[in-house]
Amino acid sequence: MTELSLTAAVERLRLRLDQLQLHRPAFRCLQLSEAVDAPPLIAWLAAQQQLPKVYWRGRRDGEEIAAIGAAQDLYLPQMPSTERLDRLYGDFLRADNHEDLRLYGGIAFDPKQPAWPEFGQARFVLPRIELRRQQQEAEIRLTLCGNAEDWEAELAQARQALDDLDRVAPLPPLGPAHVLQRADTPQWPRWQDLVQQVTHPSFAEDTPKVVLARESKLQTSALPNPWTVLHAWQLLNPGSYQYGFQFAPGHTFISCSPERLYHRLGRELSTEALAGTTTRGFSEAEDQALANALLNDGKNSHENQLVREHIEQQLTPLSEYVGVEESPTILKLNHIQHLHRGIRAELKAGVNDLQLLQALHPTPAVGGLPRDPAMSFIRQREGFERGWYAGACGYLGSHESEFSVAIRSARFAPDHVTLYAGAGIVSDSDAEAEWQELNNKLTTVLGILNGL
Ligand SMILES: C=C(O[C@@H]1C=C(C(=O)O)C=C[C@H]1O)C(=O)O
Ligand SMILES: [Mg+2]
Repeated sequence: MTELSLTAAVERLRLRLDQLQLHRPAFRCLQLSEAVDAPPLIAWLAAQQQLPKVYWRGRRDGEEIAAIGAAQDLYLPQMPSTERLDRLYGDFLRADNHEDLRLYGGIAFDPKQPAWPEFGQARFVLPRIELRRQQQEAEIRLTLCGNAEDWEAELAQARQALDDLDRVAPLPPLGPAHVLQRADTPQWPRWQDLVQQVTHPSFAEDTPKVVLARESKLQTSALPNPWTVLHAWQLLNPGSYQYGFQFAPGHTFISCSPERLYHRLGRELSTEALAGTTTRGFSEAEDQALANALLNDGKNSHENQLVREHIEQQLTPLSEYVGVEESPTILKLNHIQHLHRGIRAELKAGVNDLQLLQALHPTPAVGGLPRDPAMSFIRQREGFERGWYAGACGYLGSHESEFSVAIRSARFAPDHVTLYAGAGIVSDSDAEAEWQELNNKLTTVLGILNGL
């Protein structure tokens, strides 16, 4: 395919819609695509008026996606029964669907906590218009989806979505968005108390890990544009996943997360245990010394080991084979470094993403171990609603799917921004060191919001 300018590609899609008017296709979903010389995707997305908006970028210069509108919007304000989920999942990813169709979205941390209204317990969209870039190659995709009787309406809506596209413009500048006020939940005294409860020998004996988190609600002098913040964040942590979802005006969730929940290509699964944290050094020598200390630290190794064991256990019944890196390595971010262990599996035939999500989410990197008592401790004591923080965000496709754990994330509401940070509490955790770990995890995004 020769590359067209975005305007020319959109014109071509219009002509192809006219042709479709004459030949009604037999299938339920249909995708038209054109190779395109795409503009910077985040800037393009920020300039659009149509909702929902989705941005996704894989780790280490992975695929980049910006998408708007919805050919399907699967919004689950409450988590349905497993049977209903099975049915929904089957309907959306039926074998007769195009292999390249993707549902982008996320699921909340805990289906038993009240959902964030705009995001629900889970929300996935099949975008109306999607720009996908892989290295230098980009495409625009237009999706139509519905039953035979919806065909005319679907064509009209697809045309309208093309007509409503806005021109790309530079990202709005960050501006002097200084943080004026900050309210933390829990606050330091309560944190001390919670860490003490989790590390108490009689509790830790049955529940060796609980990941406790804090929300920080910020009032800023001017509300920054979430896409500008995400862009600044991605420049500082290019090795992390970068994504954002906006389903309603004024409500956006963004994340720059180092953590993969899983990537699946056919039956090949790749996941990881990411847990255990230290800061970066000011010099190379100090940085290396901190990394070595992290690799040799008992508490941090324990945090990572518990995640690794759990993932291995959960994957075993679903897999022909599971392989784990025996020794952790260091994953370096802008302000912190983590312990990381890669995990691979070959899935048994017929294992689907719904089973994988149920098996893996939430991992003890963000929940705890065992899962149920750790989750109910968090639900009852932490004191705020996690919503999509520590949830799973990504895309579902029939051949390929990928999810990231939604940490290092921020929720933008019409008049404030909320940041989240958590730390794995194990028996030998120290409340003050873990509190400091929370602050370290916020350094990068707070710097951006303070215009540093
Ligand atoms: C829970 C978070 O991070 C998790 C906790 C870590 C830890 O305690 O060492 C490290 C990475 C993540 O698995 C977070 O950033 O909010
Ligand atoms: Mg930790």
